[in-house]
Amino acid sequence: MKRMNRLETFKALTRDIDGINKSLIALGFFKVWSLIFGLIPLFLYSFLVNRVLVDKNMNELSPVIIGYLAVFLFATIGITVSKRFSNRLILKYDLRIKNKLLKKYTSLDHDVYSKYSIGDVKSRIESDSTVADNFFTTHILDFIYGVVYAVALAVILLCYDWRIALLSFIFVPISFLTVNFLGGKSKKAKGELWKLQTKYETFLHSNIQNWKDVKINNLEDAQLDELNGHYKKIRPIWFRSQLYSHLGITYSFFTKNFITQLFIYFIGGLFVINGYSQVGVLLVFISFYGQFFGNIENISNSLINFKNDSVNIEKVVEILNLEVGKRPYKKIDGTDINVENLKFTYEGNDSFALEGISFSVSKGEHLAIVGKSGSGKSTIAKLLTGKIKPQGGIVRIGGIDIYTVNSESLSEKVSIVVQEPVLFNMTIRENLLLAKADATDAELIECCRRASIYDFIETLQNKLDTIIGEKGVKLSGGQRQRLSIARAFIQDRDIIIFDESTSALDNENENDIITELKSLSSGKTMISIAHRLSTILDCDKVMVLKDGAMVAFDTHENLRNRNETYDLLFQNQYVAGGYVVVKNTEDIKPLVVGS
Ligand SMILES: Nc1ncnc2c1ncn2[C@@H]1O[C@H](COP(=O)(O)OP(=O)(O)OP(=O)(O)O)[C@@H](O)[C@H]1O
Repeated sequence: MKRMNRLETFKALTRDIDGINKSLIALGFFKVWSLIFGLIPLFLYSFLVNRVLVDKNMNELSPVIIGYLAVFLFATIGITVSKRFSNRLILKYDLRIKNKLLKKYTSLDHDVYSKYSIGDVKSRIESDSTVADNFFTTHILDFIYGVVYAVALAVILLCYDWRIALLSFIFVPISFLTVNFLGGKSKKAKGELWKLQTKYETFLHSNIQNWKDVKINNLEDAQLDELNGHYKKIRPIWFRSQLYSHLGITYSFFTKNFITQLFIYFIGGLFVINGYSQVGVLLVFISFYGQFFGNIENISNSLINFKNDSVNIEKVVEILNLEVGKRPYKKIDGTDINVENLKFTYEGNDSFALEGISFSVSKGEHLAIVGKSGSGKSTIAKLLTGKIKPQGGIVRIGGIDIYTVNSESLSEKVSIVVQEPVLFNMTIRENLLLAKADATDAELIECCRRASIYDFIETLQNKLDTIIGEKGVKLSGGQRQRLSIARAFIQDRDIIIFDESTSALDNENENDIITELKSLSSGKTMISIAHRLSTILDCDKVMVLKDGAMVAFDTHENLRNRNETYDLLFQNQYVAGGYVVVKNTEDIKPLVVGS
């Protein structure tokens, strides 16, 4: 991809953001103000040296002092006001870009999320807006100011003594080359450091999130060893990156304060001795040159930093440029599901997670999907809800190809209840209302009853208004599942997919909910990814998956004792799962301890 320059990047990052240009003009005005009042002291200094000191004209000392005081006053006003404007501008930009990113992220299709590893939207917006803000302040505002200031100083230097100026400009390319060289080395070290730190932070994050499991499994020492391993790898690279950055600082200090000054003293001295210049001119020149060279260094650093930062900046631009709503909204009327020759491979995997899957589920039917762990059951659920897009094949609901319509069209038709439901740190009521904003209390209570969670809610002090903590942490796994099933009942979609959504329930609760599901199923199409095979006996059809392929699709009666994979699943579960092994499925019952 072609690298974008600053202007192109600026346009891309400020597109459709109103009110930025006006603030930029106001800021530009006060920046020029500060620049002018930053230059005047140099002229006053020149006046002081040449007219007052060299010409021994003490009468002109007081105008110089008054001039200095006036400039100080105006410069302070300029700096204060431009600071206020730049803070306002940056804040305004930060809010607008966050808003734009939020709108973009919430309207993107599901498959974009996995493609761009968007993950946690909140932290993604934070880091993207930081990248954009940083570009705006350092690579636009500071850079432009630095360039304008350096050009103004270069012109003044040339006007002052063009011969010394031209000779001293030799340090400009040297500075650019050196900063470029050290910057390149530092960038490489920082790149390595970033990779190692990302791994370390991921490790730390998962450790903190799962600290209970770490403690329960007595893994503290092993985790500490791993932490030390991360440190050992990070340490040398960190030292290397620090070394280059300190070399840069030392180089800058040395050239600015020693080499360039020595050079100008020497060359200037020769000019003065030979009568081409005067001591006063030289002193003023050195003072101007110090500022000029400082700016040149800032510009070289900014060029390098822009190169380093552009990888992240372009990622943000790419996200902002992503086409939203490419697929149109279309009302899906029918409820039949028709799947033809579905193929899907996860990014980075060599083998298919699913291949050659074809099946149909008619309106009102209940399909169970069974198979060993990793056989592809959840992948089918993700494909049917449009969360991922297949590399081959087609899924039609009500005759409409679901990958040609937007996610809104699909979510009106299909709801999914998953093993680990998404619950928010809000009240039970608010979590339920996410499914249907205008649901009445009577509706909420009815659905909670059907999901066997209402008795529990009744025991809580604040009933439906109880806050359930982050990710529903104040609830048990089974309670979280029942709440999410209640949410699906409230949503009342025509197609409901249950992806191991009763796995954390005890048999009694599971049976209650299954009974509810059955009563609910009239006219609805249901797909259950079964956790316990005892729950699928009444399903109209059973799909048996093995290593991503569909090995059978029939009724339970037809599969039992006839399909090897299905039989094996049955046997394994009822022996390992604490059930008595039976000849006839009607006899399946949990093994009661002590019986
Ligand atoms: N996000 C992912 N990235 C890469 N590979 C994945 C991803 N999700 C699943 N897979 C792989 O795809 C295959 C099918 O996974 P899937 O989750 O559909 O299986 P499953 O039958 O639902 O398993 P389980 O019963 O354990 O939940 C597995 O081999 C799995 O490793």
